[in-house]
Amino acid sequence: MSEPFGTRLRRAMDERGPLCVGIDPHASLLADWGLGDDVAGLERFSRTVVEAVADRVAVIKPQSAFFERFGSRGVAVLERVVEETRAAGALVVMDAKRGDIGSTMAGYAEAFLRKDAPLFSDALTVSPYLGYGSLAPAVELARESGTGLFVLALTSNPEGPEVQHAVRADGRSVAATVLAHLAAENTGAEPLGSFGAVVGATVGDLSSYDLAINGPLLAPGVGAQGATPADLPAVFGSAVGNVVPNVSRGVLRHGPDIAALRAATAAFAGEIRAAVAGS
Ligand SMILES: O=C(O)c1cc(=O)[nH]c(=O)n1[C@@H]1O[C@H](COP(=O)(O)O)[C@@H](O)[C@H]1O
Repeated sequence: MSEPFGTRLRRAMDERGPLCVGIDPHASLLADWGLGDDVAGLERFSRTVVEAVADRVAVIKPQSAFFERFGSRGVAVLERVVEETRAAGALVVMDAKRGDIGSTMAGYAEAFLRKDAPLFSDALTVSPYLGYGSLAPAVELARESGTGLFVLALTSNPEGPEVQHAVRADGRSVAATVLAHLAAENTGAEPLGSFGAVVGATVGDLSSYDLAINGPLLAPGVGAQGATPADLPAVFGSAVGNVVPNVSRGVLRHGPDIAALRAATAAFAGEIRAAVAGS
């Protein structure tokens, strides 16, 4: 059986630090880089980011939306990004935020978590808002293939709370329920479970939530959305050691110069290391 994602992630975080760099080829960034808003521009952009940082960060998170926008040729670029990233030693978290009824979810799981799939990734972002149980086929395949999931719990966008903070009949919020399911998935896993939560670095006070899920916490929102590495200890408290902070535009805006992309990545990585160490 393959080594579980959580084990591989913990090792990568220990060796390279916890930073995740997101590859989000927005049309505006392609223009800023002097590239066309076309497949050639997409390919140049994303492969430049891989060349600049995939040999030094623990995780790369390609945002599938910006590749899918170009149809099958964009998806072909995404396949190469996945392959080159893994070859450079970083783990790939595919940000496709899939979620559907269980029988269809099985198809999405096959697309990203089955070993011989063209988009086989180390982990996939998924939405539990068709009911956590609808994700069961993805959980099952992830266990088999040594991959992981990042399940949306408390997202960084301002619209999230209307769903995620909703309180159920038993008095527990929807997001707390998602976190409890993840803690159950990760029971007994060492050194870290493979079933993570997405918890935005922008969400503010989390003291009423139990983040001790024995799994990773993917934290987007650092950089362009306003959170800083220094905010992480206050937001995540004693769970900060399991946080994988994602920075996309905060790094990408420094391209296309490879040295500048590396310098921005190193600056975020250093600030994150200092914030986590000082907490
Ligand atoms: O799952 C995610 O990664 C995600 C969840 C969330 O709550 N908020 C959020 O911003 N994201 C993603 O994280 C990235 C953030 O990008 P920047 O704001 O440019 O750093 C984008 O790819 C978003 O789709």
